[in-house]
Amino acid sequence: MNPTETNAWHALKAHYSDMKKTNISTLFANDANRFEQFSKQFNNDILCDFSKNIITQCTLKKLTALAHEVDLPTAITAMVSGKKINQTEKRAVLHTALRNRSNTPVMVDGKDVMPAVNAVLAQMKAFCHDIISGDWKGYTGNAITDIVNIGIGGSDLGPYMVTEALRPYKNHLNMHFVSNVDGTHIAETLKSLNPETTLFLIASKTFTTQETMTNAHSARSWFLASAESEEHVASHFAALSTNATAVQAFGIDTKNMFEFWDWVGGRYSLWSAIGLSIALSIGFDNFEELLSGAHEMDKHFVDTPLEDNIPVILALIGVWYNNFFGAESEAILPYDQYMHRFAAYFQQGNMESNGKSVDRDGKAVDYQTGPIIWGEPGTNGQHAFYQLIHQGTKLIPCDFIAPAQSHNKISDHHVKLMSNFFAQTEALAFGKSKQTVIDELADSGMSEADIASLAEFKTFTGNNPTNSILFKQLTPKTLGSLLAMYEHKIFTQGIIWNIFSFDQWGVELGKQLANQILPELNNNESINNHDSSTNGLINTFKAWR
Ligand SMILES: O=P(O)(O)OC[C@H]1O[C@](O)(CO)[C@@H](O)[C@@H]1O
Repeated sequence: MNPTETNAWHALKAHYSDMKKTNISTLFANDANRFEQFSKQFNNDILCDFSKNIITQCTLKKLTALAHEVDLPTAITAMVSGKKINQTEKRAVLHTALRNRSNTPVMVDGKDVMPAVNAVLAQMKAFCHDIISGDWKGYTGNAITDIVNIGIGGSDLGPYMVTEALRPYKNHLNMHFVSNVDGTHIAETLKSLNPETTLFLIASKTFTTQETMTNAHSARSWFLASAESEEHVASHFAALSTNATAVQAFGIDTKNMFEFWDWVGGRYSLWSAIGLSIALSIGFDNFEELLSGAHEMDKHFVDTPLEDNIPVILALIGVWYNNFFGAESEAILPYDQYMHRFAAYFQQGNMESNGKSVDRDGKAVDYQTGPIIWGEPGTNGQHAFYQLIHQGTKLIPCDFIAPAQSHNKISDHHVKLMSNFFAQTEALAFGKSKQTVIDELADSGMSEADIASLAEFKTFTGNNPTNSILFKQLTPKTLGSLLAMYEHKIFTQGIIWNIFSFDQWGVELGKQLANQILPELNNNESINNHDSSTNGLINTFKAWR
């Protein structure tokens, strides 16, 4: 259903005409209980404060009506019950089954997937035990000290982001992540490694991705230059994949293969065998906690009425700015250094999922779909791009995310960090009037005329919307819940925008052309079969290399 043709959309359009003149300051001034009314707690662990948005209860009601009109509840049930909702690839979408700790049957093509999910988890658990305990020996009899995950996109971003976020839970194993086909990435990583004590995890759903296979082959050559015999590959290489044939062809024994399934999307795969690097880094029990946290959020998403459903509310507020206010982007701003890859992770999560311009009926959409996602950890972002958020011409809704308790209680760092967290959303919402600036400058010794002209530049209009997501501490369980919350936000928005969120055809053309161009780079002949720009660039590259 085209969302713009729903009754709710028309109502929201009319409502927007009123709300665009409304100010967050006024909304707070008129309602002493605004925080209580527009915030929700999840499991007494995560507080989501939506109050600093340009919304009223009426806005939320109308947005929720939209979610009902596009039949979001049926769509949620279809996803979690294994319906083939990824229609262009004819696949189910079941990352929720990977963390289905209640173990209820989940059927795909008439078969319960849970026994296979549990079997791979058991295999991962045993492997983690062997590697972490040192029982697993490398080819010279030494224990493994370093793990290198070779993967890209969903086979890298999630494991890397979570491994970094959960560093406080980390054991003695040194973790490395190689993704870029740029030889610098693997070369710099290998420099510090000893082949006798290094384990490579080749992480690729398809096991055909150019970047990953190129890096995997280079790692193998590097390893064999020391180990000499192919039979040693078995104790230093494992594969995380859906493609057993390609794994075997690469030379990895399938007993060192950790399987997952076509119903796991790459960008939703950290919960599967792709998460093996996470489990190795923090131990399997903590990995299970991560799954449990996500499962708790899944239950909330499935069971909670839309009006109280946290991922749904986040999604609807996102739609409100994206489609009615014309916001082009959203910033994700974690005030936690451990979460420094969180925004990058959800860049893929959001933009590969909802960066679509054709609807589920194959028609070009005539409305905006997924926003541009970006962000950096606070406070670094404050000293880089917040100027534009505060005083630029673009509306940038932001999610501020922070833990109440730091893992590193060093002097007053955390209260300083948090004072910035609270100050920024306050400043963004309420701004600073020209009169306040003038009053502040009154005793500066400047002339009245100079004060008046400087005040123009020092005024903050405010009315910049934010969500604040405060949680107790960054634990595996809480992180699992936060990740699932954002995944379900993305899903909800995809349903509203009537697009398929689980395919990614937009990444194919570049891959296809790169495969055509690659052989053209293997000689020094001038080429002229492309447009003049591409010809000119390739020929200059050939002349300069
Ligand atoms: O795990 P694979 O098959 O190597 O794919 C890696 C990534 O490539 C993509 O297919 C496209 O970039 C992503 O969706 C995926 O996460």
